[in-house]
Amino acid sequence: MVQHAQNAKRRVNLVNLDPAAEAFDYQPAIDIKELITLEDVMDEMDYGPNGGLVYCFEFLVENMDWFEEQIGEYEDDYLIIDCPGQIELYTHIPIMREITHTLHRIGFNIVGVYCLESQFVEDTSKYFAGVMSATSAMFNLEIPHLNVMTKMDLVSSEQQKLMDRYFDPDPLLLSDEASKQMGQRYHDLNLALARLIDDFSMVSFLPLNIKDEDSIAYVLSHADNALQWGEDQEPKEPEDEIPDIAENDD
Ligand SMILES: Nc1nc2c(ncn2[C@@H]2O[C@H](COP(=O)(O)OP(=O)(O)OP(=O)(O)O)[C@@H](O)[C@H]2O)c(=O)[nH]1
Repeated sequence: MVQHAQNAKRRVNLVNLDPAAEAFDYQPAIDIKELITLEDVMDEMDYGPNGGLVYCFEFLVENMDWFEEQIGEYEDDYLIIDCPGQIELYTHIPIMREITHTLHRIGFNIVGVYCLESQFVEDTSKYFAGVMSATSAMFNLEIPHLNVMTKMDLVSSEQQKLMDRYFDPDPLLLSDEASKQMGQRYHDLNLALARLIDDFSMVSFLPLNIKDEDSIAYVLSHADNALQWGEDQEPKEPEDEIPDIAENDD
């Protein structure tokens, strides 16, 4: 993607926001690991990987001046910000909202790109699960949003035909299929999910095959459109303090 954008004469930089990332194909311009690493947090605080990751992001939010200073150098560029895969960060706690709000405040337009691995989507029920978590992240972040089905180079041409129905989904067909896989008792639930997918037509996926230039260009052009759309939107203040469960007896 970086190569493709550079060929189109765009200045693109990578930002790593994953404190557990180990190896990079490209050197990131900004790396959260210079501020904090998951390994250090797990060692020093005796946290597990999920608690440790939340701690790293709380630490980042407390040190937003570090992030702002780093990112300020790239204010005229495109940034691809790689974030950790743990869904909790986007759905359960308002930390990512805080970060997107900061980016808006200092003048960046943002598009959230939710990546679902094609290998994960073996059947319609898993596709539904992916759609639900993508929708949850989309509602929580309230920024322009794209869903991308990644690793399409690993999908056989036979599977590809089956997957085409996820790129332009027909809700009735999908709910019938899911009910066949899961049993009729889930029919009404599957139908409700399929209608939700249909009502929010933005919950569809763009296929990405990194070995195919056209596919890369297609995803980047959608991202560009979403960024321009985002220009007209007023940024929303982040809401909700992180709830203090210990103090809530209910
Ligand atoms: N064939 C193929 N392999 C890929 C592609 N993208 C990533 N990989 C490989 O998949 C493995 C896991 O990488 P990712 O899926 O990017 O996962 P990650 O970003 O390390 O992990 P999370 O941050 O938890 O999502 C690595 O070995 C990558 O080289 C792709 O488009 N096609």
